[in-house]
Amino acid sequence: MSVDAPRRAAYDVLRAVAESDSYANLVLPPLLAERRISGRDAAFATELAYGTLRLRGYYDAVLALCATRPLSEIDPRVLDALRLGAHQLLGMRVPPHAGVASTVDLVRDVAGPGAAKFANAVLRQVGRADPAEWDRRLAERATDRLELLAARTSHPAWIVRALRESLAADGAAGELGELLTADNAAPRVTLAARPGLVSERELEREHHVSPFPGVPTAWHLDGGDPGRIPAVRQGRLGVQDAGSQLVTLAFAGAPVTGRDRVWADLCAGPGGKSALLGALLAERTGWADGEADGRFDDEAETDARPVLVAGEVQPHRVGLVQRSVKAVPRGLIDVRQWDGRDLGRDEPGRFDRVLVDAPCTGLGALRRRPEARWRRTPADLDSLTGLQTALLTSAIDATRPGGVVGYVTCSPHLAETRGIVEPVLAGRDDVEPIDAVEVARAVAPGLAGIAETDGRGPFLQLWPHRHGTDAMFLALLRRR
Ligand SMILES: C[S@@+](CC[C@H](N)C(=O)[O-])C[C@H]1O[C@@H](n2cnc3c(N)ncnc32)[C@H](O)[C@@H]1O
Repeated sequence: MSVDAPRRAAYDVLRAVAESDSYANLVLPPLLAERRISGRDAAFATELAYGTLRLRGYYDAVLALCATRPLSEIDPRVLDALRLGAHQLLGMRVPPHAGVASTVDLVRDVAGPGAAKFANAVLRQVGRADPAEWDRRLAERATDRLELLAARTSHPAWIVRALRESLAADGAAGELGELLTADNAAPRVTLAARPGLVSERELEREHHVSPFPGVPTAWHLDGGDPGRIPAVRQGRLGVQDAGSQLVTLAFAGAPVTGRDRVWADLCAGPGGKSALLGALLAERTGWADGEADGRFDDEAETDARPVLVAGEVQPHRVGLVQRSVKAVPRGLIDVRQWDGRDLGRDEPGRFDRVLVDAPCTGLGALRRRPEARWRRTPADLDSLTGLQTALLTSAIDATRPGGVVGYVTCSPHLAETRGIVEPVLAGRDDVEPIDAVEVARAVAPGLAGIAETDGRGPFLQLWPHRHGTDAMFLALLRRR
């Protein structure tokens, strides 16, 4: 084989993403292991695959200026190889001759000598200018400022428009460029120290782990595979974005009146928030392993014992929830398969707290999933928003007066955030907003950028460029 193993691996990942709708972060690690690619070669293949996927929009704009035919008429196998070549030339420190020659070899391998000649001509053009010069040439030809920003920062234009609107609604219209740039920086892995299950002292003894400033349960992993940490394997520590942790802590910290031990997580899979909530509930109620055995059997009161009912619609994801919560003291979490839209009808007014971590476009986590921005389309919103409204309505119905509902998305798109919550609030008189910004600031007073959220409530919108988290949204509602 004339192509080196790391480049071939990156190419195969791009093809798997294009042809079988695979997720790069699920395809690459097993492929590296199977081909015994490790160390610097594995790091090179990873940067090449993820960087190319993330910056595809920018490279396509540059390639369109260099190719003699429209990109839509280029063999997709050749186009993916050209994107890899462009990333080596413009996004990595690969010497130009190596970037061009290795890509031409790859194209010859997968599409024959004619295509290799074409690739050689295109990539030589790409290599003749540096990124600053390409920026200038893109600007020269642009007819629309937003389209230019989209090309430069490698985002689909509809996503740039949606992010601009959401920033404006959050009083931060001027921060669009910073947000788009933050989406292109691969984040460090963040861990959640599940309260009562892992101590600060144990974490301080771990190499490569340091506190994430401001969010009390969050820690950074400074390198390496989280799976090598025993506490992660045991479920006492979980891989979870700091923003996901913060919205969970804020949901659990919002004041309820009266009883506070019967909780539900309506959309639980794969179980990151359920594990954190379960650990919090155990800590708060003093629940320990085995307490279910007998202690509450004689209680006359229904729901005398604490419980977190964690439900998920997809059977295989129900299994993931069970795995995720395995370290939480036994008997506390009741994992179920359900359609969360039915809970309000089946168990009306039962719960003190109900969390809806709604299925959404995921536009707030683009930095974590290199290919996600190219997968989503505006049409996805049509099927999601009806479901989101139904889930929120069910959660409110399942909550008792004085209890709290948390509505969360890992998307800042207004159609999925305020666009869901505001009409539901306007349409019912048995629910009112709680200031989620205030609750979050009490839970995470040291978080970067949290002080500047002053007066922006009642909804909380986190941002990667400002808070160093995914762009999570949180609304807190009190049932009257
Ligand atoms: C954003 S994810 C939840 C993430 C989870 N809370 C965590 O922290 O790990 C949304 C989940 O909702 C599930 N879902 C979709 N429709 C649902 C429904 N009607 N009822 C319950 N769960 C649903 C999806 O399968 C998906 O697992």
